[in-house]
Amino acid sequence: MKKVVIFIYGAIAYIIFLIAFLYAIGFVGNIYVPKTIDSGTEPSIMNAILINLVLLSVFALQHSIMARPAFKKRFNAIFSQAMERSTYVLLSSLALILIYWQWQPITTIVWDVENEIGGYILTGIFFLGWLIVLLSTFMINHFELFGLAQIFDNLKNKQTAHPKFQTNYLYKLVRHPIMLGFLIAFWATPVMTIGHLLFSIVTTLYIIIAVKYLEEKDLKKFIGEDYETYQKEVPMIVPFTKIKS
Ligand SMILES: C[S@@+](CC[C@H](N)C(=O)[O-])C[C@H]1O[C@@H](n2cnc3c(N)ncnc32)[C@H](O)[C@@H]1O
Repeated sequence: MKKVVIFIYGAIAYIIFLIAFLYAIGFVGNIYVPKTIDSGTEPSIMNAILINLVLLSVFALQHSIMARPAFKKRFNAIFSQAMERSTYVLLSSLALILIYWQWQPITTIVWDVENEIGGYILTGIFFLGWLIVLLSTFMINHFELFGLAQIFDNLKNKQTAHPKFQTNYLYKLVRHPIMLGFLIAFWATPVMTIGHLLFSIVTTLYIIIAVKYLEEKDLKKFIGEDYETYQKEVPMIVPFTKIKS
């Protein structure tokens, strides 16, 4: 019975993640969804910056703290290990929904590509970014990354294996294609407002810090020498650059 409850919990967490992920495309791209990065009533610029920084910090803290091995160990000592990834996915999605809900627009325009073809190209690059994110999750292990493998294996009394260390496909081009996809999607826009720019700058800084000082530190500890060789051979986020770390 407990395993079925955990399964339902994980399935609900995944559905909420899917909704939050799809909403993110509309939110950042100012398309399809009711509340976007540039819509809503505009408060004073200082209030908007302050509230938006708090919202992004909530996401960054949740995301970074819950991804650390020490946190996972504590979680698993109290709850079923099968719930750990789903809980991470659920709380990340809720933090995203909080951003969509409370984000304060600052609509002063930084750039506006009026050329129609230029606009289409940037929109195309924007969607390409999201596609890179989605495809890269499958290159690691989409179902493990979002907790589905764990809740399925738990039903079958099986321990979920760690995803294989991936160095092929997009992971041959850069060490962090998922983050590369996000960066492309956040920056490629025909119309950049101050609010969107704030979002892009803060998320870019967060991604670089989190990847370099948190995720790679854990990966080096977990994978060892093979990861260090990988760092020497493959650029971190920008393809074809010589800067490896
Ligand atoms: C949200 S994913 C982001 C992965 C990577 N930073 C990226 O941008 O593609 C985070 C998980 O991916 C795992 N991971 C990172 N690089 C990996 C690789 N080359 N092969 C397998 N798993 C990896 C990390 O251990 C972590 O559990």
